[in-house]
Amino acid sequence: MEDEENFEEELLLVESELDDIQGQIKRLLDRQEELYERQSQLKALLEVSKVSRNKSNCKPSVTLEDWSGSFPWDSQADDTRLNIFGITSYRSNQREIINAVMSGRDVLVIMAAGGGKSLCYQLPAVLRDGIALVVSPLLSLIQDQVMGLTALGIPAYMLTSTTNKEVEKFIYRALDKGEGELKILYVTPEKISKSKRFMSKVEKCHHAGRLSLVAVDEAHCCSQWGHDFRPDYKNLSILKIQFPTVPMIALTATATSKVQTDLIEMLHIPRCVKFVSTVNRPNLFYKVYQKSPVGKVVIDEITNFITESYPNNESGIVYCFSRKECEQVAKELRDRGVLAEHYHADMDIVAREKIHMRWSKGQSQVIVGTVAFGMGINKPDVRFVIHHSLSKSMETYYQESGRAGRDGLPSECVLYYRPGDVPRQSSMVFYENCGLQNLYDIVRYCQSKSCRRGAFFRHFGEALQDCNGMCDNCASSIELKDIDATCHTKILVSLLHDLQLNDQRATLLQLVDKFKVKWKGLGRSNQAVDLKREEIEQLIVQLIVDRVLKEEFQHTAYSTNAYVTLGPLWKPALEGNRPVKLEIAVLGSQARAGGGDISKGTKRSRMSDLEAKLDELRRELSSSSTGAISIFPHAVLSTQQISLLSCQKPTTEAELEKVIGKVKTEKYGNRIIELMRSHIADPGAGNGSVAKRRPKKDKDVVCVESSDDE
Ligand SMILES: Nc1ncnc2c1ncn2[C@@H]1O[C@H](COP(=O)(O)OP(=O)(O)OP(=O)(O)O)[C@@H](O)[C@H]1O
Repeated sequence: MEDEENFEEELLLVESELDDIQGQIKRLLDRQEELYERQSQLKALLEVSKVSRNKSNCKPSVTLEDWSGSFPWDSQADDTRLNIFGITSYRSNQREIINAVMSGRDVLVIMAAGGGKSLCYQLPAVLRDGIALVVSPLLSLIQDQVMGLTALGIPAYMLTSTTNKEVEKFIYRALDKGEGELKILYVTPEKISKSKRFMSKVEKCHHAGRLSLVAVDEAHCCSQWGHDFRPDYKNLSILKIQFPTVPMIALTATATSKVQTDLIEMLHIPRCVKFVSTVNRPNLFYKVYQKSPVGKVVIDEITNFITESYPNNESGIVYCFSRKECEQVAKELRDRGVLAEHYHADMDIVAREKIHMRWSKGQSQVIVGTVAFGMGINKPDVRFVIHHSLSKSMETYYQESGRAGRDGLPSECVLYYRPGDVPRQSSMVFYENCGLQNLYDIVRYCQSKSCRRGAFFRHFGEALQDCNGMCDNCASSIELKDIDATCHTKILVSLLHDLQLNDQRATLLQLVDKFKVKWKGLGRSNQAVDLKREEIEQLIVQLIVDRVLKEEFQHTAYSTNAYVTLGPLWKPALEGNRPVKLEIAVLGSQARAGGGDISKGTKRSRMSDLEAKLDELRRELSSSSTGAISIFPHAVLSTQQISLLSCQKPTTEAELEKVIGKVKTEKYGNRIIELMRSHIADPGAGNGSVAKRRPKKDKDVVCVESSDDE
């Protein structure tokens, strides 16, 4: 009896402390969110302040090393750039990086895909006396680079498992005795960690003062916090220890500040000069489509997207979750007439090479690959990258989608998302370091209705930049509605609480079913808004990401199952003390389900006459408006905006502003109003179809259908 009282007393104490902790966790999470936001703002303010200080010629308070000034090798470097590499001018940061390496400093380069990282070590390698050692993770990457350099007349070689004995002898003689001509030597990290013979030859080369520099390409592979950790990269720490006086340049396209710190430490380059270029890829249009639960519908949508938007065999990649899925998707695309081939790690290397080669030469249009189709893809004119399934992190998505548009021309990155795909990914990544945290970041990106580009800036800790309407959320005029989901959340939490008491659990789909039964049971007494099945799924995933719920995993003989259970913040949610809002796109939810409506693929035959004219106008404006690069037509006017314009027919600036906003009205208002007025004066011109007119105040998307469709 006394024992029981003691237990009860302690239980009360524990529960009250748990309550307290939940409150603290919530406060900390809110604060973390605020700090991230402020971090971005401060970085932007700092940038603006630096620019204005430079403009007013004030002396900086801190003297930074100036790598853009004059250096003794300037004219030789310019000559090599132009006459050997055939490059007329440097891109942003290239000259500064080259100067830092030439000055003997260790350098860390973070430069977006296609930014021109290779020149940053290849040019100093040509200029400096001796042999440059380049570590690169993939054979295919190395082969490409060596072929390219040889074609330029630069003596470059690789020492890998595929190198023949003659060449190997030549390389060893060059390292050992300085015989023959060798300027750049590529190896894989395994060579450094596993071949004592090789390392002793490099040691000799160094002692003779003939090791000119060490470059570590794809340096993010050093960090286990990065998206592509390679254990052999860990052993590269030996390079700086053995060759402390040789400048090291580490290069990667992406590295969060955590990854940067990690790789600086691992490579032993604490005093390196850092060059961080923006992660922004202004030519990429990011969009997320709501993914149908029916597999065939998704394939139909992808097929339509490709055939309508890229009818001239423009190259693309479709990323899939598993090997099986990637074979199936490729087959179904072929069945629908798309020239697609699959690529994954289970295939033998010769077959993979052939497929890669056919795609590179334009003999096939699409590679349907797993993550294995990754580094080393340097085809510059990839016009679209489609993710058939969710990526496992923001970094992976940035890298994979970043294979589009390396030539700087407009390209599209589409991700098909449905909350039901989350458990599939989470059960694969939960055992990885920060695996779930990384996954939930990309889930946030998919569920968000704000700027997609902004999400990348925040993720990589960079100051916000203008998206210029180059993502679906910024380009479209989707109306958003905040639904109060506090009551729905309470029901979900109480269902899980009951299950927990009975030692039971539920998967995401089972939880949705249970919720629907419970909801129905509440009948008319329930005042809250009815949610569709996808919206309930969206809410559950949002609650997981917000830590009200959490995922738990159980291994079976064949797979790992993911269950939804109560998370650290379940109690305030159950008590209704934590208002929950679910953001729903009023127009977008319908539009996106159709897949591709925001894209160029909208069928003109489905358009009213006025819509067709507006479509012509947006294409014209997109190719002439912004000077440096042409922008996507839907960044000028989204499909929804065209529909609304054709319904409401605004003829004054004030009316127009209500449909397309102030910025676009300022930019394109005159032309649109001119078109509206002329159409009203002569509505019968063209094919004679007339859009159904709605009262101006009615912004309902139903009016997008033109009368000739009905
Ligand atoms: N200054 C320049 N002017 C014009 N073209 C350049 C310049 N620098 C590099 N390039 C070209 O840009 C393309 C991309 O360069 P590179 O392969 O070095 O990019 P990267 O930064 O290594 O990209 P990734 O991370 O995707 O491999 C190459 O075709 C290269 O020749």
